[in-house]
Amino acid sequence: MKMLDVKEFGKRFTIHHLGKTIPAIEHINFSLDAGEFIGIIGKSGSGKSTILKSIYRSYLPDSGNIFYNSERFGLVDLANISEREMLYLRKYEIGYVSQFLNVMPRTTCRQLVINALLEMGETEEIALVEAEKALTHFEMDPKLWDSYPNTFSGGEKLRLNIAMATVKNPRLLLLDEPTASLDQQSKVKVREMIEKLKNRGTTLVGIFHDIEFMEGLCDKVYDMQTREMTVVKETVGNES
Ligand SMILES: Nc1ncnc2c1ncn2[C@@H]1O[C@H](COP(=O)(O)OP(=O)(O)OP(=O)(O)O)[C@@H](O)[C@H]1O
Repeated sequence: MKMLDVKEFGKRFTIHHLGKTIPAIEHINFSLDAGEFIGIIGKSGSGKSTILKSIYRSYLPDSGNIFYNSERFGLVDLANISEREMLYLRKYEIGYVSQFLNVMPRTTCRQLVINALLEMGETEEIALVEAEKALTHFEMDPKLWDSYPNTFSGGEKLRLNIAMATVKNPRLLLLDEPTASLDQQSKVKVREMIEKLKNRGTTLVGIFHDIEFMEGLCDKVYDMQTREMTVVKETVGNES
């Protein structure tokens, strides 16, 4: 059975001050099996983030369906699922990583990662150890562990986001430009993390600015321009 099946998905935005509704995207169709990694490519403004945000239900889809094969609820349509069920899925099954950090204020970096684990029902002891492991893995300077992340640089915020999402070992992970503001060394860490998650059987949907970064990682590529999905055997995007 498919893990994720996006069918005739579309999203419009109402621009209130202009009194206009504009279609951001329509007729999006792609699917992936459990454990697969799909990369979404397309030019700026083509709607890549809108798809990810709609899967995570930060945006409410306007048309079509987003079927997800949930461990807890079985097959659900993320376009129509209840708010309570969606909150459960965000807590236990679906992770989302972007460049932007949206977290509880006045909570330290370390505590945010610990909280992500406590939410999943881990004990305090395990949460503390796992949080430190994750922060170390993503090379977060220990001097920052007990600071509030509002003053962190873009790359530090991103690494914290990745640590918070991956410690939960989600079944489906959505990656919205997870390497955008990172240096080469940190990008390699993200790549290692993706490989590790793939080996654990995590299903991934990712947007990457840097298409070379996806080489050998993605199983499929969905092109926003052609609306076609390509099964990638070994390498991606050498033509550019
Ligand atoms: N909340 C919103 N309100 C109004 N318009 C929006 C909103 N979010 C996205 N859009 C519009 O929808 C279109 C798609 O945006 P989206 O961010 O999904 O594109 P993208 O392909 O991810 O772009 P980029 O590669 O530049 O991040 C754009 O025209 C954008 O202006």
